[in-house]
Amino acid sequence: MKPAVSPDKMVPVTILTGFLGAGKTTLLKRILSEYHGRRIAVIENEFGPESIDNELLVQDSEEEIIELSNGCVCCTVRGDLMRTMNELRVKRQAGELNFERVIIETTGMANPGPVCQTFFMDDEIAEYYRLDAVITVVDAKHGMETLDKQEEAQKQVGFADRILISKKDLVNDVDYQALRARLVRINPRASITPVDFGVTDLKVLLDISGFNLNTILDIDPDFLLDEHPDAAHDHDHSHGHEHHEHEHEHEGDCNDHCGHQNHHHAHHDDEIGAFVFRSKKAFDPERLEEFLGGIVQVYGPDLLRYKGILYLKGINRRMLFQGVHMMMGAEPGKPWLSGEKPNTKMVFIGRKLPQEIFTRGLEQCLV
Ligand SMILES: Nc1nc2c(ncn2[C@@H]2O[C@H](COP(=O)(O)OP(=O)(O)OP(=O)(O)O)[C@@H](O)[C@H]2O)c(=O)[nH]1
Repeated sequence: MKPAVSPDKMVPVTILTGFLGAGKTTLLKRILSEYHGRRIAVIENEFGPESIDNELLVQDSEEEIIELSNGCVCCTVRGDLMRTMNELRVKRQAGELNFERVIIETTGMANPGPVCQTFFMDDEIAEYYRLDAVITVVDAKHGMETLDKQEEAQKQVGFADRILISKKDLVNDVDYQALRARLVRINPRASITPVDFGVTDLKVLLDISGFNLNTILDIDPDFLLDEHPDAAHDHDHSHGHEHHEHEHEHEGDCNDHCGHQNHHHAHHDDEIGAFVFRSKKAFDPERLEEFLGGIVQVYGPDLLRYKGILYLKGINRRMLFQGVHMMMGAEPGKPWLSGEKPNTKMVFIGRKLPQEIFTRGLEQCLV
C-alpha cells in the first residue's frame, strides 16, 4: 500500500456509495455544480445512463468518456473499473483528458470493498491514483429497513470514512438519532453528518485522506460511552461488539444524564460491527506483527477496515497501521512528545468478528 509517487502528485479518488435511492446522485450533482470548472472525472460504476442529469452531459454515445458541460469528465463504466481507471490514466498522461480528481459513484447494491481494493491491487493504478475516502449516503427514512434487510448496506456503512444521512426532513429526531446510533455501532470511526438534498459542507467531503496512515483516528465518543460506560475513563480496553449484555445490565441504572442515548434502540443484530482496542501498555513489535499477520490471513475476508495508532516497545514514535481486507500497511508516525502518555488505539470494523479472539490475542502481544 506504499505509493511510489509522492501522494500529493497522485490523482485523488473518492468513492461515493449508498443505498438505492439514498441520494448519491443528488449529492454528486451538487458537488459538480459547486466545483464548477474544476475538472472532476465521474465514473458511474453501474449500468444505465439516468444517474446523472442528461442536460449536464455533452453526450457522445460512441464514447464511454463523456465531457460534462461544466468542464467535468463523465465516464460510464461498462467494462471493469480497472480498465477504465487505466484508460483514464493513459488519456490524462497523453494530454487528451484533463482532470484533477475522480469520483466513483457505485451502484446502490454494491459492496464497496472490491472497488477499494482496485486501488491497492493493480500497481499502475496504485501508483497513479490515491484513494482518498469512501463516502456513504444513508437514507434517514429507509435506512433502518435497508440495514435490516441487506448486509451489503451494512458493508457500505462499515467501509465509510464519512457517512451522510439524507432525507432527515422526512423523519423525526428520535428516529434520526436511533439510526445515527446504529450507524455509530457499525462504524465508530466515520463522522456522521446530515445532507439535505445534497447540501452539506463539501469541504469536508473531498480530500479526507481516509486511507492515509497519518490521519487522526477518531472514534465516535458515543460508541465508547454506549458500549462500555467506563471506557471513557481510565480503562485499558473498550469493547463494542458484544454490547447487548452491557445495555441490559445497565438499563436499570441509567438516568437521563448517563450518556447512553442509544440503549433503547440497540437491539439490532447487525452482521457488520466494530470494536475498539486500547491499551497504555506497549506492544512487543515482533509478537504483534506475527499476530496481526495471522489475524489478517484468517479473518481478512471479513475485515472491512481497520486502523490503529500503536505504542510499540523500544520505538519513540507512533506506529500507524491500517488495512482493507487482507491488505495491511504500516508506517512510523509522529514521535511521542515528552509529557505525552504513549498508548494504543485500534479499531476493527468487519463482519461477525470474534472480538474475544482479537482482544485476547492483542493482550498477549503486550509486554
Ligand atoms: N426528502 C428528501 N429527498 C431527497 C433528499 N436527497 C435526495 N432526495 C430524493 O431522493 C430521490 C433519490 O435520490 P438520488 O440522488 O437519485 O438517489 P441515488 O442514491 O442516486 O439513487 P440510485 O442511483 O437509484 O441508487 C430523489 O427523488 C431525490 O430528490 C433529501 O435530503 N430529502
